[in-house]
Amino acid sequence: MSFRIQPTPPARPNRCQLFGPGSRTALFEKMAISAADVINLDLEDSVAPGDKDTARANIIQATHDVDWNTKHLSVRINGLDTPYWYRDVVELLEQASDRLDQIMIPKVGCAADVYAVDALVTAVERAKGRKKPITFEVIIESAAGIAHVEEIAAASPRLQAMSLGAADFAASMGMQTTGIGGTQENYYMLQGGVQHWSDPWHWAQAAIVAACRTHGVLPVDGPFGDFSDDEGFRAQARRSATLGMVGKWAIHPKQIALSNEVFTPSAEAVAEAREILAAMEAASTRGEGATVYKGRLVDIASIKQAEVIVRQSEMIGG
Ligand SMILES: CC(C)(COP(=O)(O)OP(=O)(O)OC[C@H]1O[C@@H](n2cnc3c(N)ncnc32)[C@H](O)[C@@H]1OP(=O)(O)O)[C@@H](O)C(=O)NCCC(=O)NCCSC(=O)C[C@H](O)C(=O)O
Ligand SMILES: [Mg+2]
Repeated sequence: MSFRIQPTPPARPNRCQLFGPGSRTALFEKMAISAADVINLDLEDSVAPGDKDTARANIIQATHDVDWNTKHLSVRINGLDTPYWYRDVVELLEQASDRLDQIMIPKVGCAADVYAVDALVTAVERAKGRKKPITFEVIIESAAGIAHVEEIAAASPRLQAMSLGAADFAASMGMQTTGIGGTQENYYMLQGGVQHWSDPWHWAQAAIVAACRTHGVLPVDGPFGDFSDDEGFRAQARRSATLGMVGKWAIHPKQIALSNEVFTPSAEAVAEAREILAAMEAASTRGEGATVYKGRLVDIASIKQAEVIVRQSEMIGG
């Protein structure tokens, strides 16, 4: 461990981020009463070029009219390689209500991309006298994004979360797949004629988790495209949770409960974590730094592991 203390990420639930196109206003109320922790109203890839202006106006109106209750409300702006993004930022910051919490920046490739949006947001906030600073989340979904993931995680104090966008990531990397997340048929090892599937997203997820944990940012798994495949979603989400991610996107309401289920520590896991903490407390009073719990070693590192689970549970009211 470095002498620098690892920063803690924002203490808010981020188990499920529900997406909906800014052009489909009929979905907004449904999104607001859903069980997702974060709402992502989209101006980017789910909105056709001809609908960008209308979608932006719809979203601004919805920040005033819709009761978003306790949701963390985020709007995905268009990428910095488009002619739309600056108007997304300026119009949102000038006209949206204070209910807007966050801006999601897609296809971030380097820290300067975040810096550019930060500069524009800061200028409009000052000009308009906005009281509540807007926070950021970014999507890592390109070769450049993953190559510069650590500098991106450190790019702005506004940054709260970072997601892997599997679809654009696969395209940018030249991966031979049209699948969005999950098992990829051709990514297997062969042993004795038997195929063993591996996880092509794993290395990028691990890089994102490490960058996020270094800089106090929430690491999030992005979309799983096949919303008819509940077990596939669960398996992908469980791998992400095991790696240290705190939540996952839902691109259909079906996926909300699945995501909440996986990223909410189970009662058994929380009970076991509390037992480990109690066992270590008892060990410490005996002057021991290590002890045996259910036949296995637990030591001072186990306290930190157990605390992760207890903290997650307490944050969501468990
Ligand atoms: C995927 C969809 C287009 C499907 O919409 P639809 O055909 O209307 O679905 P259903 O008929 O099955 O809907 C059943 C009911 O659920 C409501 N519904 C549908 N979608 C949503 C939603 N997102 N939020 C809330 N409620 C929703 C329907 O209205 C039905 O309600 P009812 O009639 O009352 O029963 C659609 O789900 C959709 O547009 N999803 C979001 C797409 C999106 O935002 N995509 C962008 C994120 S993914 C991405 O960008 C890739 C990433 O960047 C990367 O690179 O990896
Ligand atoms: Mg994308």
